[in-house]
Amino acid sequence: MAQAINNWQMDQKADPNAPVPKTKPVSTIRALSGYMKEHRLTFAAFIGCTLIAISAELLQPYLMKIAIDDNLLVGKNDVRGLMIICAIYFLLSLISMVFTYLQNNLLQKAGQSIVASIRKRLFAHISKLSMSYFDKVPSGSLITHVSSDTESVSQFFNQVLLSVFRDGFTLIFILVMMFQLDVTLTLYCLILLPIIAGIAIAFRRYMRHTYQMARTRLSRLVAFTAENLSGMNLVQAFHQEEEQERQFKERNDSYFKANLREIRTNVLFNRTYEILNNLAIAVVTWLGGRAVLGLTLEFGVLYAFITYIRMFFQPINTITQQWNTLQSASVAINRIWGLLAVQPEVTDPKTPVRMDQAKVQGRIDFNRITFGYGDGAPVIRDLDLHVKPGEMIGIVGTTGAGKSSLISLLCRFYDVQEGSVKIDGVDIREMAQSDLHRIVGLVQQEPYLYSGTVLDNVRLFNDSISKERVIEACRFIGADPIIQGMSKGYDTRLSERGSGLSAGERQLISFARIIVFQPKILILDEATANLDSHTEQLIQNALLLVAQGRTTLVIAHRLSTIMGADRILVMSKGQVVEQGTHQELLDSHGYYEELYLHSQGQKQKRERAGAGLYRSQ
Ligand SMILES: Nc1ncnc2c1ncn2[C@@H]1O[C@H](COP(=O)(O)OP(=O)(O)OP(=O)(O)O)[C@@H](O)[C@H]1O
Repeated sequence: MAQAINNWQMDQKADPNAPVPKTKPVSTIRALSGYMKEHRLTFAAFIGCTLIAISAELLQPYLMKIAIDDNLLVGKNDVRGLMIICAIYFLLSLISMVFTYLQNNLLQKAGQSIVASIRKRLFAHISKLSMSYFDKVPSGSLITHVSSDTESVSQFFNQVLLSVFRDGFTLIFILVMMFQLDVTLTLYCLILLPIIAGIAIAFRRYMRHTYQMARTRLSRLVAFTAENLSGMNLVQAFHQEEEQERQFKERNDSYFKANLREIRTNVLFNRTYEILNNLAIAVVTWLGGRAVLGLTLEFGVLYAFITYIRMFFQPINTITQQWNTLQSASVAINRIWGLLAVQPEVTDPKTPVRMDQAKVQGRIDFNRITFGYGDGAPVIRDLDLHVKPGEMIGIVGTTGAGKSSLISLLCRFYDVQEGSVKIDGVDIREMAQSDLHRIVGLVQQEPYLYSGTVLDNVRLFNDSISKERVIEACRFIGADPIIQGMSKGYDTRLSERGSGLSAGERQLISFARIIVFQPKILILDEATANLDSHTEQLIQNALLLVAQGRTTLVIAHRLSTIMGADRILVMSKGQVVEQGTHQELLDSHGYYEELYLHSQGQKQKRERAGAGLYRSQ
């Protein structure tokens, strides 16, 4: 139920053309290739800039070799030639800097816009999933998908792709230059390659394990934090702070340990690498130095060679370091694509029956419906209920009787397992959900308010609805004086979920939404919170006004709300056990009468206690 208004809004906001994945991706590149194709020109420009930047940078040691061997050591005293070499050296630095800047910018532009599209697609997809999915998956883990998982994809572009191209080209370029300078020395250096590869592979395997462990523990921590924040009022009300802190500490410690292990492995890997690099330099200096002393190698060549060797190890190191990030991106992408592959259980038919909101009468038929959550036992059994257009129905019953489930079925948050739910004779499974949610309006027990102004909350950020219309709606239901009394009237910003407003005020704002959006059927899950008698009366009046000309179903927690209803249903164990008007039900001396007498007792108690206006935390 809590998602209803959100869904209502999503129907109006989500992008219906967002692409839907057809197959599960097997690799990061394959998963992203469709997106990357859209930016192929930018990627081509990125590769071009990378090649220019690297060439400029790697020509510098060769230039030094020319300066040493062809100028300094041959005693030419060619000052002009030396100046030209130095100028070219500086120019190469400038070229390298400019193209490195361009290369980074181009990659970021393409990468970030891909990540933004994935985020948008993910959000649109999640908002279309059925309630049965949200029953199973905690919201914290969905937040992780949208935030940290897409961030990992972003790192794939920032780090992995950048490194693969930049460092990959650098390696190839250096090898070419080294072979060009001295084949024997290069071959000696290459002997080290299998050792480097062996060490890198061993570390990779280990790092993959430590990385996944850290990610899983981080997800648990984020999910726990998100759930705690959304339920903070409960945590405080039940003095669960210490217990929650203990659980948080446990998760935090376990993430800390996994993180530490990952960092230690990384450091060990880097240091081992450095030693190998120094070993290679020592070998080259020893072999090359002897050749220089024996006059079989020019000093400039040895200088350039040592410089290239230094440069050679760095990109290998960087590329292998990207393994971590690639792993993270790959895990994240698989999770994102896994989520994108989840199909909503409740779907629109291929050719929906179009419903003209203005022409809908509001007749509702629950035709012998049976429904249970997941594989569980039915919570509604063979229920047959027919509601006339414009009728006002009150629904009461014990807790867990199936009242909210019945309403969820009318909103098509779930599909019935047997029977059918029809509006004006059309099975709601044959309608587009967007049409259905325009016909059926819902005021929840805990009305959901967005961070935004009162105005935004009434018109659900739909700017085509004028402020005047919103004010008119609020005046109609009697909420206008309350809103005018707020610091900035209709432009007062409401904090998250409307905290700071009373339950009654939040309900009034939801009523105003109904007047603005004009659904033909109204469902009201009445607030259970204690309202003072003035607010209760205000809500009562507003309800009668909102219900005018609409078929209205009210799940009542206070019988006073529905005493005037055309029909009252008493539900128990998924079935309607009594129905009739207030008086008829009292006269039949059944369960309703018991409820009524009980509520009268409660009312008197409340009046004696003089309960104040309930304010949410
Ligand atoms: N999302 C869900 N997943 C599984 N079972 C559920 C779910 N929602 C409700 N139920 C179960 O279905 C039964 C009917 O619940 P429902 O919320 O419809 O009752 P209700 O009459 O509205 O109760 P209340 O007055 O306490 O809100 C209960 O046994 C409840 O535990």
